[in-house]
Amino acid sequence: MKQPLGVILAGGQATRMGGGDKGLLPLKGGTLLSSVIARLAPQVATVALNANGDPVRFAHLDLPVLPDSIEGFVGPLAGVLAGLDWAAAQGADTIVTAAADTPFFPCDLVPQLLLASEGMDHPLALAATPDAERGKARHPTFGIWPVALRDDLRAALAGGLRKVVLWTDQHGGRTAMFPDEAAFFNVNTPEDLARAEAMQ
Ligand SMILES: Nc1nc2c(ncn2[C@@H]2O[C@H](COP(=O)(O)OP(=O)(O)OP(=O)(O)O)[C@@H](O)[C@H]2O)c(=O)[nH]1
Repeated sequence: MKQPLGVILAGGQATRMGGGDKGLLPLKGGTLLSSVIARLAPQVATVALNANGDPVRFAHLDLPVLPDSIEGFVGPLAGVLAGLDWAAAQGADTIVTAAADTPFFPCDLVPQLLLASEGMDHPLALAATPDAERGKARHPTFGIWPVALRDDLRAALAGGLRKVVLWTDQHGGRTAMFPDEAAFFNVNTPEDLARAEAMQ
């Protein structure tokens, strides 16, 4: 199988941060996005950014910027669909997504997702970490997604589906377990950003 393409999910409204682009916030001498790019790029064939609005604000990153093809803010599945449409145009089979607000995700994200989805006709898996109450907590913005299911996803979104795990469960999606919950620490508020600055 060909190496997955990488898609960074940077859509959304960042209401808890007071609006704007969380990815462009400063972190450890760079930005949240530069941390995410540095982690994802070595694991995939090439990287694109899913974000809405004027792409000029990301010009310095020199990445393709993919807007949602669905009107309104309908959640991360819209970004996954934008990524799959882009990957189809590149002749790719799969994408791996990572969220722009999660700067410390595992450096073995892609190999573990590939392992978890081994043998599937259409590789589909989400990252997960151990959870005391539920056994595991899935991280719906970190996954491997097959281009072959993009029209199914488009139809599901048009029909009102918004919940990522509902769609992945419907398609036999698997999970890749990662031991460290802290790796998926995501920045939603100014307090989270201060905490991320102090981490690692
Ligand atoms: N493409 C796309 N991505 C989204 C959308 N809403 C959220 N996301 C992405 O989904 C992930 C989780 O986002 P959230 O933290 O739940 O939402 P947010 O808009 O970033 O922030 P809040 O408004 O504070 O909830 C992030 O990677 C976002 O970029 C959307 O409408 N479109």
